[in-house]
Amino acid sequence: MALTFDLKATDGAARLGEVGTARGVVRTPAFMPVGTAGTVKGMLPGQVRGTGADIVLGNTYHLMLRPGAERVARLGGLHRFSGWEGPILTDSGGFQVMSLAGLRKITEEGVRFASHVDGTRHFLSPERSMEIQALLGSDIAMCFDECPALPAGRDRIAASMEMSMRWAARSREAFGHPGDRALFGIQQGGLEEDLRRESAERLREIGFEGYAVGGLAVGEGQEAMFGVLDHAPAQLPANRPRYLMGVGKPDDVVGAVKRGIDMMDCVLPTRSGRTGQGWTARGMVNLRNARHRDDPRPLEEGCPCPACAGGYSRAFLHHVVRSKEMIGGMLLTWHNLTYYGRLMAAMRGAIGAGRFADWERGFHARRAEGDL
Ligand SMILES: CNc1nc2cc3c(=O)[nH]c(N)nc3c(CCN)c2[nH]1
Ligand SMILES: [Zn+2]
Repeated sequence: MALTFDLKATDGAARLGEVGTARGVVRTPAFMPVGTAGTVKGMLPGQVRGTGADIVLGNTYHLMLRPGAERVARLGGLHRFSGWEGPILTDSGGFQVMSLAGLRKITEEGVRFASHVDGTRHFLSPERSMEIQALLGSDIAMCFDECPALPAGRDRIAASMEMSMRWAARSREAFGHPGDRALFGIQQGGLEEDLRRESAERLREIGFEGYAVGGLAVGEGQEAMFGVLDHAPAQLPANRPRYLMGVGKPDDVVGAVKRGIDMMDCVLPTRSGRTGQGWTARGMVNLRNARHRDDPRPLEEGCPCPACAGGYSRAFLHHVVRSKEMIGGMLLTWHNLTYYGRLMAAMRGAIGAGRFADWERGFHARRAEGDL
């Protein structure tokens, strides 16, 4: 079945919806835990599901390097390989090549690069990226694009956006229209409203099952990002999912939903969990901080996760984080994904009840600044 999007309610620019994929439904607004190389680090698939996640993200770049896309296909595809049977979205590799690979050479045809794993030479193009994503068998694939680092001059942003649009057309051509998998286009254009409008119109002409706002969360800062989100989502088709790539901290996520974004992904909850950071309704708690070493309280009152509801204290979390025990990163990852899952569920409830503005005021009121 082709990907469906059921827009159930709106509250201001915020939207409540459901994305239907061949592998199940994604309740939006949705946060996608990042399972870069076929695993959400430190979590079993059932545990990820238990945090409320309907969909996870995988990466073309990492999986093509190790264990290899053809190998994953021979072993039954990424769902079976990773044990996650729900919807999977794969990114196309363009962004990761720019942020991870060495010795890059970019031409109109594609990108040649050296693997950050073992230095071997590889090549990615719209065609090869679509082939890899098909071999992985993801439910939602992303166009092969270039995400320019900010700050960048307008000419550079324009040239990069135009190449990404040519690559979007080639991605669509190579991907085709398989019934059970979808392809999302990625809007570029930096912070420039007119370039973003041009990009959106080009993507609409080509035609995709969903549309991502790309080129953000690359150092521009929250104010500039929100400035783009004040106009970019509305430039994209209203009857299709809108995915903001690489976002973000809890207050970024809330601000993006407020501005009409339906899907997001970010490594923050998982990566910061491994470094001892716990995200809560009152803000971020750094469990490495010595002031927690005698604190008998749970990390977050009322949180149902094993770190909070399993009888553990902040003192214990501080201890296992400081002593680099595996359980430290596991528990904080589990907590952070639980927090993000509850945040998304709370926003879906608020939008459905037409009280998002009131809920947002409460969200900000509960948050103290800095480490708690
Ligand atoms: C962390 N910030 C961030 N910005 C992104 C932009 C793109 C972007 O413009 N294009 C693609 N393909 N991916 C992006 C990603 C990776 C998302 N998992 C981004 N991540
Ligand atoms: Zn918790």
